[in-house]
Amino acid sequence: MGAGKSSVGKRVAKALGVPFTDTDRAIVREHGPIPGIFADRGEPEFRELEAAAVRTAMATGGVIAVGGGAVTHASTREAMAGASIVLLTVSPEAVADRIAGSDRPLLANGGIDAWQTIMDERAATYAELAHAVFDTSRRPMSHVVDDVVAWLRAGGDTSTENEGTA
Ligand SMILES: Nc1ncnc2c1ncn2[C@@H]1O[C@H](COP(=O)(O)OP(=O)(O)O)[C@@H](O)[C@H]1O
Ligand SMILES: O=C(O)C1=C[C@@H](OP(=O)(O)O)[C@@H](O)[C@H](O)C1
Ligand SMILES: [Mg+2]
Repeated sequence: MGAGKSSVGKRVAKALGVPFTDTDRAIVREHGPIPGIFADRGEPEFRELEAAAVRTAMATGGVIAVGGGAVTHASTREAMAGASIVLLTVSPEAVADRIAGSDRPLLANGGIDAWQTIMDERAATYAELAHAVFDTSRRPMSHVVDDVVAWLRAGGDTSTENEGTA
């Protein structure tokens, strides 16, 4: 949440001339705003919708920005098999402004403290799945985009773990 997946992903896809899917946007288009889905149907149902959105996006190909919680769901992790997975990181100091006023339901009552707790819970899963890691805390978005594009153009190697440099 707030690392830059949606904004960086869109620009990476444009630079490469390939399709782009933001799975959150796809879910909103079909099912309405995310806070409403969490409130009316609960997080487990959101994760099912997200898994389906990731499957559809994988069939389309190109660049896919998932929500930060997507990889907490086993069937979503399975759907991502074969993809070159880029992890974008951000420090709490840098993310505070980015998430201020956010409507992300998991941050509704806890702000930056909730963000930190969630990141700590997910850190091991993120590290395990990532094929490359880029930190976005103190770099202009265009530089992050250039780094990701360069890594993908070099093959986006899924066989070597965490090859990217932050
Ligand atoms: N490298 C960056 N430097 C500064 N702001 C950024 C950077 N990357 C993203 N942002 C900003 O952070 C906010 C959250 O980005 P977003 O793409 O929605 O992240 P995510 O999809 O990972 O939650 C947006 O307002 C975006 O413009
Ligand atoms: O981390 C999460 O559980 C979530 C992250 C959000 O996406 P971003 O990571 O793009 O903010 C969105 O999918 C939803 O609010 C849940
Ligand atoms: Mg996003």
